[in-house]
Parts: sequence; C-alpha cells; structure tokens
Amino acid sequence: MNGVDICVQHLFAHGTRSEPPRCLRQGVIAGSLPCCQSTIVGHSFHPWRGVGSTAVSQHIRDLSGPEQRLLNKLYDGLISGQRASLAESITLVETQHPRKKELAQVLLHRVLAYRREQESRNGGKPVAFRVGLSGPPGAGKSSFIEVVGKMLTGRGHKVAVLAVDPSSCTTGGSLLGDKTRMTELSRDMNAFIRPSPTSGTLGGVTRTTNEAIVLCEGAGYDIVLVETVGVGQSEFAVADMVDMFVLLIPPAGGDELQGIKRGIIERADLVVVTKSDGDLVVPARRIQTEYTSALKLLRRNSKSWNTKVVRASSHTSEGITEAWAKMESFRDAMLTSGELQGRRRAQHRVWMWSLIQENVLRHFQNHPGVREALPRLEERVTRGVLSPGLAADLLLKAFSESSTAPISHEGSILVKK
Ligand SMILES: Nc1nc2c(ncn2[C@@H]2O[C@H](COP(=O)(O)OP(=O)(O)OP(=O)(O)O)[C@@H](O)[C@H]2O)c(=O)[nH]1
Repeated sequence: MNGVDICVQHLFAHGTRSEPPRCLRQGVIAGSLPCCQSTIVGHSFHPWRGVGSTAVSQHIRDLSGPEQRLLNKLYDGLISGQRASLAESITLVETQHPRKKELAQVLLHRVLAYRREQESRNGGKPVAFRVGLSGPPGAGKSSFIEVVGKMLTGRGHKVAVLAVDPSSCTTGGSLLGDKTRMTELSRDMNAFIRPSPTSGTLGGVTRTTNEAIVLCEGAGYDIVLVETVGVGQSEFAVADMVDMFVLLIPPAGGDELQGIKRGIIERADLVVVTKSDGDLVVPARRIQTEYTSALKLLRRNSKSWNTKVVRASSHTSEGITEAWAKMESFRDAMLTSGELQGRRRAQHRVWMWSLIQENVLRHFQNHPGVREALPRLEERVTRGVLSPGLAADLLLKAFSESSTAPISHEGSILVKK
C-alpha cells in the first residue's frame, strides 16, 4: 500500500493535533476498522489513497480542537442541507488565508467522499446536473435563470445558482453580483444563490466555483446553474466545469452579436434565443434560423447530441418548459452513452491544471527577485525600450535561480535606459 490510507469517517472524530486518527496512524484501508464499517460502504470513495494523501493527512494531523469542531459543524450542517453552513463553507473555500485554505481542503475532501458515496449508491451516476449559462450582458440570463429556477423548485428540485464574474476580478465590482437580480428565486427556500467572489484572479474564481459546486451538491442541490457573462475567458472556464453549456442570445442583430465569440458557440450544447415575445418574436425566429444553419457547419462536440437552437421568453414563459426539456434530453443522452461521466473526468484534469497555473503564477509573482525587478522591467516594456520576450526571460531566470539575488544587475547591463 502506497502512502497513508485514511478512514474518512475518522478524520474529525479521532484526529487531533497531537494524535492523528487511529486508521491514519496504522495506515489501514478505509472501512477495515470495525468502527469504520458502520458507515462506510466500500473502498471506492476513498479519497486519499496513494500520492495525494500526504498533503491532506498533514492538514488533518495539524487540526486543533477548535478547527476540528468548526469543520465538524460545517460538514454536519452542510450535508443536512443547512443553507447557512453551505454559505459559510463556500466562504471558507474563497478565503485567501493560508490556514483556512488548508481547512477548506480538508472539508472539501470529506464532502467529495460523501458525494462519491452517494454516487455509488446511485449506480455510479452523478447525483446532480451542472448547467453553465452564458451570454452577452443584457441577454436575459438572470431573467431566464429566475423563471427556470422557479419552475424547477416547483417540481421538487433544489437549485443552486453560482456566478462567475470576470469583471469582479479586475475592478472588484460586479456585472452579475448585484442583489436585485433573481429576486423571487432568492426568496425561495429550495434555491441557493451565490454571487461571484468580488476579488481574485479568474483562475482563483474558477477554483472556488468548482469547489462551490462540490459543496452545493453535498448540501443536496441536485441542479447547479453556473452563470457567467460573455466577457473574457470566463465562458470557457465555465464550459470546463459543467455537464451542459447553454448559450443565451438576445434577438438582436449585427453589432450586438459580434461580441459572441465563435469559439464559444462551438462549445454550446444548447442555444436559447431569449426575449422571444411581442415585437421580438420575428427577429428571434430569424436569429434561430441563422444559428441553426451556422451550427451545421461547426464540428459536433458530442457523439450523442446535436446542438439545438430554441426560443424562449422569460416574460411570457413561452418556450421555457421546452428549453428545460431539451436540457433533460441532453442529460439522458449523455448519461446513457457515458459521455457525461467522461466529460467530468476530463474536467478534473483541466481543473488540476488551472490550479497549477494559478499557484505557479502566484509563486512567480511573490518571488523576491521577480518582485524587485518587475516594476522596472514592466515600465521599460511599456516604454518600448525592452522587448516583452527579453523581459520575460529575465524574470523567469530570476525565478528559476534558487538564490534570491535580484536581477537588476543583469537587467541593467542588457537594457540601456
Ligand atoms: N421582452 C423581454 N425582455 C426580457 C426578457 N428577459 C429579460 N428581458 C429584459 O432584458 C433586460 C436584461 O435582462 P437580464 O435578465 O437582467 O439580463 P442579463 O443577461 O442577466 O443581464 P446582465 O446582468 O447585464 O448580464 C431587462 O430589461 C429584462 O427585463 C424576455 O423574456 N422578454
């Protein structure tokens, strides 16, 4: 057996700062201690087997009494569906505080194990359906989510809505996050709405959104809607974290549609032409026809599904049930073919690389040599006296050198003021 195997159920029950859980100390396989067998069904959802175990087991070993109590409280509250515990858990994964980040990882691993247990009971099928919704500003995303969300809670579903907002990363402000949106759904006890964190890089927001999805599913939300505005790279990031990607397009022509990137249309599993009511029905039909023809020329992104184009109105509710029915057909087709499970597996790899990118970039920016040289080199690049390639080489050299010696000397030789 490689690494240290840990019994999930004992993480919080027996591990302390001075004394790790018994199963951790003994390196036993999850479920093999008598006390484990009461709750653990098998080994398939064991999260820390092998290589990855060391980092998490270190976090667990270091847990203080109050930290354990906090994690226990959050976990118990979360899996019993308490919204306050879910909100607090998401705040924990969004934190920049190093110790809290470690606590968040311990909580997350435990929730992942719980969710895998649920999935194995569900015949290996995902317990929740994740849908990403994107479209240009003003396309009618929040109105659509509000109407669809209300319909779904009315049918007995629990719906979580998460936002990925690229504007919040650069400005600290938010295109999506204001509280006046989805007023009815936000009052619905079977819905949970969480705006994007108001700071951080897109990579950071991507990580926390992926983690928030896991937490929402742990809290029993069987439909998770991830909304993003069609700006920057956030649409691609969302397409990489959901089962189905839906593009919402307003019935406008020409310039308004220029903002929709071709690459993102290729990622869409469903296109919804919004606001198909009153005077807008005619342009909505036209857009539907145009997109239906355009999609025929694009490469299919699934073997078991052809991207469809539908029209809907959030004001009259016409086409809303049909749009959702298409989403359900997509899920059924993808589950039957196994493509949905395959997408999720591939997404885990993308998720891992986005974490690596984010962390490597942060290490790079925090490196003393890089920090010292960066302002000067950036300024010279901006003035045009230093090529971006050379500046990048100098910074990377400073980063890769193990000593923290600044690169100013070399920089000043190479670059004349
Ligand atoms: N006629 C009509 N107008 C709609 C419909 N849905 C939304 N609108 C209007 O379109 C505008 C934008 O709607 P939102 O739902 O806020 O659009 P959004 O895409 O979330 O907008 P951002 O938050 O800016 O990204 C509002 O004035 C809505 O009243 C619809 O079905 N029919």
